[in-house]
Amino acid sequence: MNSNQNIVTWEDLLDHSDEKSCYFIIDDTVYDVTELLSLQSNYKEFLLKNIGQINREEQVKQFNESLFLILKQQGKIVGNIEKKPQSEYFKRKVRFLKAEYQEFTLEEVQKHNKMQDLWVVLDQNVYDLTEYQFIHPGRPDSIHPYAGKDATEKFNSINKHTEGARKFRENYKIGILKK
Ligand code: HEM
Repeated sequence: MNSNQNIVTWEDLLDHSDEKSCYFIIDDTVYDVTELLSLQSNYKEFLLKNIGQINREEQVKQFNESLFLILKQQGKIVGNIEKKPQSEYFKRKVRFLKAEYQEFTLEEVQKHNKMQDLWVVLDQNVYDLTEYQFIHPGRPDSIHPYAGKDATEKFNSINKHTEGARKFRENYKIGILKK
């Protein structure tokens, strides 16, 4: 192993999860694949699709043996990924970055109707506001009555929900409402 013992945290990884700067994990080794992304566009989709997670050697080999060899032999190693599990915040951010959303039925959303587990529907999308409720500038109790419900009408009726607030809410999107 020529790893330099540098520990990369999941939080660090968030700053290196797009084409401008991209880290990719194989087993516990973190590679900087930014250059590879720009040089080898045929690997781009695979690399970006698998950011923010631990990829196993076998998976990468299976996708493309030469990509695996390039990384193993010439890859720029940044360090090792920390051993801690990913935070909910991290998982949400990565889903957002990958625009990877699950579909949920309204019945499923309705189960998440507690302060400790609080989802809402806004404009046909599903948001996990469990953490956000406590930093919501409009106070947590404005959100509580809508836990597990479609809050679109109320949300849209509030003038203070500006374009900025609408953009910001995307950080909490976890899925799309199943029709
Ligand atoms: C991620 C989603 C959300 C974001 C980013 C967001 C953001 C904001 C912001 C920026 C304000 C303005 C605070 C101020 O300037 O005083 C606000 C106020 C408010 N929000 Fe939200 N909000 C979200 C979800 C919700 C939901 C789901 C509800 C309830 C259905 C809600 C109800 C309110 C209320 C009642 C106010 C107070 C309005 C007032 O002070 O007159 N918000 N929210």
